[in-house]
Amino acid sequence: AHIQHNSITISQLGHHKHVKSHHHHHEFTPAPHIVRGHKDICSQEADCVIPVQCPAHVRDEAKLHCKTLSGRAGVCCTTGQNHTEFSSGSKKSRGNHLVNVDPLVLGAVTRHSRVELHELHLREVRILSRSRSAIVPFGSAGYGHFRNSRLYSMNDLADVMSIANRALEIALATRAFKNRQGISNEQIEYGMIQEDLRPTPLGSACPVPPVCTNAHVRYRKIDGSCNNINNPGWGMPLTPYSRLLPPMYRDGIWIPRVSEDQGQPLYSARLISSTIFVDNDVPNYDYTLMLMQFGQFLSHDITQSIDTSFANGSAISCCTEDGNQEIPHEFRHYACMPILIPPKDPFFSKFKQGCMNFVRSVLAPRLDCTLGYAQQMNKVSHFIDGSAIYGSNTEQTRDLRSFVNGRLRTFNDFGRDLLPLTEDEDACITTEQGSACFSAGDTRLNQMVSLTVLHTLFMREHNRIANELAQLNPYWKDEQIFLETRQIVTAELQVITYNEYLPTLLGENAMKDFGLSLETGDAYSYDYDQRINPSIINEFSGAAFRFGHSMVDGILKIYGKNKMEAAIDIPEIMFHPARLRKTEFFDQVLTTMTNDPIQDVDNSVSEALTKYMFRAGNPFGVDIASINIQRGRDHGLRPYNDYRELVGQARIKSFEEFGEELGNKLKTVYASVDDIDLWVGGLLEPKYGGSVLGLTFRDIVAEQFSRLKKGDKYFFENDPTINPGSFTPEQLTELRKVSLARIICDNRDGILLVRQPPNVFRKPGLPGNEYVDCTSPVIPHINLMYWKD
Ligand code: HEM
Ligand SMILES: [Ca+2]
Repeated sequence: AHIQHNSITISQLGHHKHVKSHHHHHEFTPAPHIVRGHKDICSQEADCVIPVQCPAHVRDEAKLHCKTLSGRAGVCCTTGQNHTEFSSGSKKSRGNHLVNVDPLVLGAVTRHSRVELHELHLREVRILSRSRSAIVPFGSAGYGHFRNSRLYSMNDLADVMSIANRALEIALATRAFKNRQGISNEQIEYGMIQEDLRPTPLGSACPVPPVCTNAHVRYRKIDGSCNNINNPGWGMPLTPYSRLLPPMYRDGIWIPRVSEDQGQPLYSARLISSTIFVDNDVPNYDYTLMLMQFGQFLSHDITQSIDTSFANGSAISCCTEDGNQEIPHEFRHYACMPILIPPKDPFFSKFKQGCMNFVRSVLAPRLDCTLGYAQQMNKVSHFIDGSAIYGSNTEQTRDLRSFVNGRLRTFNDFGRDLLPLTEDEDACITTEQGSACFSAGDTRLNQMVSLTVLHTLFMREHNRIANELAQLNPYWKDEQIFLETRQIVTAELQVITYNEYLPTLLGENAMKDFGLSLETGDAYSYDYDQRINPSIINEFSGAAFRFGHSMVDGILKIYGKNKMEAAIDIPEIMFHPARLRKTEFFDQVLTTMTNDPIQDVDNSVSEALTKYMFRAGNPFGVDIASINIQRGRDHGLRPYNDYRELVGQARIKSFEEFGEELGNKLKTVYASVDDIDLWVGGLLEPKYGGSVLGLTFRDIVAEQFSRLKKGDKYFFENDPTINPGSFTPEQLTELRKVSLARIICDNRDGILLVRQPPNVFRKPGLPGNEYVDCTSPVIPHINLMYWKD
């Protein structure tokens, strides 16, 4: 084999440097030509599936087109749904051969990567001790951004760091191995090095699989382990995201991609943001702000990536103290990937800002522990399991529980139950007298006051149910009440997600095509498929589900009895939820969420998020659009066109396909149509069918929620042979009545909020969604009598 003697050193990690020999074009078969009316043309081993379920690189060369059950155009897929890695049965994939691993080479590579890792740590210490600008200044917007990956405790930090370091060691070893053996980027992308590292010298870097003593435990584990008995680590916190397509890295491993044009660096994420995204007020009255706010709450249940930090947990700065420029490579942390702000920036130039901090996400080793491209870590349990309410590890859960009658701890503020105050002094922008900063299962809860409201709502719902169960079953002890209540609240979350939220967001067609609808009445579901990995998809968390940022309204309106009382700029309430202590505020926010319209999903993102996010009293903040674009590159997300093709759309050939105006703008910030970032392209697509989203985002989101349902043994409606914690048919009937409107009605303060539309995600007042009184049977209650022992 041809041995490449290139020398990408670790100091070059994380910045774009064009190395010609590394650039290659990714060939994909042309967009599908749809053949209609052939229902069973697929061969025996192949299933006819929706294109997104059968990634392009594993599709047959001579791709067969078919129709899915619902009549949509599909592809014959030999690898089965949800198999993004190439099929392990065959030894070849598109002319690429499996790589043999020589133990001697592996030994050398291991030593090499250990030394490199050690040097990195020494450098870290040096940077931290020498430079004043090594750490992000407290009180800056950059510090606010860093709070989004704040860890719960020193234990938590130690766990994340140790796993992240081991993953980095494997990535470094992969690079050394690739260079020695002359392996191609494609071989890495297709996962062609399958050697199990566990019995090798690198084995100490491998994750230790959880021990599952009993397959029939009634309650899901707090950390999501042992859900799938054959793959007990699937869905656990601190494990890697899965992917729809292999990543695109310049070196195939971890260095961010470059332009498909001539391998030059991509344009600055901030230039793209300031060119493409505007702040137009485009309300969409068909949907309420709850579609935005519940979306964020739900996303925090299933995904959180963590910015790399110094070993002591402090925030890495990649920009000089004045924010004027980036810190030179030699003097900055290896995880730095700062966003360069062009000198002519329409906003940040006013403040002489030339650099926006950005630090790359931490990695996690593959569960099967092989060499390969870097994989980012999901900090929280991947399942929809209420982890944002209860925490993703036992330490967090213990701190949140009162250990009395199954209840969660609360902060009783003049007779009202608010979330317990946090002891973390850094969690909010101020801890002054009379202010408040809360704690819950997810560390981002104080980021946005309406998010804090939802956390409070579900904490109250837990305690409401726990109280009822304790009365019904006086002999139950704290532990049993807690676990039963958590199981009910988790089911409620799933019912709201699949019965109300997703149909509103994705439309009925997607519900049908992806099998997302719940059963009805007292029926059990048999959709569970133990081959399906429920893990969060990197393209989902890194791009598609960030569509929500376009829905945010920069102004939170607060209504009194008859008129608007206040219009709050949302940067004012970011990591500053003190207003919740005002007696009427909780109900007022809920009223606004269930009445006011969302902002449409398009190329408009509020200035509150693109100029002032986390400003915390400063004249400027940070830009979520730039950060999303940069994060996509950090995570190796392929360009938008590849995902168009994945979902069965033709690739874009010219910028004008986005219309003349946008096309002209896009041209100035992308050298090739094949460079467009997924988050950008996905947002610019026209709405598809009955969805608020374009087709590409719709299908990625739908596929994710399909995996979360079919790959979760404990999904609430699974039958007793599948789900050891199954509900009785009578209980299922009750649970399916749940709505977010009912939960709001049952847990409001009741001063201002007395009526609700039955579906809080859709425009209130329309036929079928008229306001009713909270006591009305149109918003049914669940009858907990069926939980009496
Ligand atoms: C309410 C205002 C919101 C603010 C201020 C906000 C802010 C942020 C920030 C700072 C990040 C981390 C970005 C990074 O470093 O990569 C983030 C991530 C994310 N946001 Fe939002 N967001 C908001 C609303 C939403 C909504 C409505 C949704 C979805 C419906 C959403 C979905 C996501 C997702 C999926 C991520 C990635 C999470 C991860 O895996 O780390 N956000 N958001
Ligand atoms: Ca979770």
